[in-house]
Amino acid sequence: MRRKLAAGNWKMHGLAADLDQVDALSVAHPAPECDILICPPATLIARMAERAAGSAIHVGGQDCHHADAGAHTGEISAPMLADAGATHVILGHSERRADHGESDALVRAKAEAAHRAGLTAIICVGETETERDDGRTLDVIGTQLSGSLPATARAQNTVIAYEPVWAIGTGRTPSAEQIAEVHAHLRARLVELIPGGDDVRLLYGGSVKPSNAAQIFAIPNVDGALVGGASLKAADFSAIITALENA
Ligand SMILES: O=C(CO)COP(=O)(O)O
Repeated sequence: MRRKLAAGNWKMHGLAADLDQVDALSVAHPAPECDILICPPATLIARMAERAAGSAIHVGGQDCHHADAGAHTGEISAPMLADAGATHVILGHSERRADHGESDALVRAKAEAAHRAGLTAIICVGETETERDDGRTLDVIGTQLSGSLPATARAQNTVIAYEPVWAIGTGRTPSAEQIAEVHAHLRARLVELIPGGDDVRLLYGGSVKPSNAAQIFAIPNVDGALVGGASLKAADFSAIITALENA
């Protein structure tokens, strides 16, 4: 049985005052039926981990460097995230693939670094609108998955998030059939690629909101969500968590 996961990606949002969201969520979900994760900007990780101590809320990073330490100004390593209290790290988000030219090989090296540090890697894949229009979605996603997944990947340390680039922050979502098709493809590839691939959790991400969460969570092979905008307000994220608990 795969335990469900509601993950919030705050992206480049959040100041100290926003840590109150953690209190609201821990009060609303003292013993949740799913895992809850928030990935705030790096500046808030340590303080959020302190605030979340004793609650069911896990804290994660949004990226890490592939080296454990070194002369890399401005970068943050996986051991640093773990040291700050993070348990997870998002890797290969399409915003990093696009804005920082991250390749599958780099994402794989980062995932290896995350695993060395004892972190769970949430590896993101997703097609652009042009790739979908060209009928290349499954090819693109299959290539990203096999290229980004390290040999160290197991169900205990790896989560895959399917985030269609065209659905991120747009209010548009794929149809249930489209999500089901991609998640079934990811599941089949994971079973081929790693031992215990059937137990790896598959998240959907892209314009998940309280109003569409229950429909999305009813789709086969959807084990949770990676939520952007709607994770910034505790009330919205809480409604999504409740939908996941009830799925
Ligand atoms: O990119 C996302 C999460 O990583 C999705 O963002 P939105 O939920 O804002 O569309």
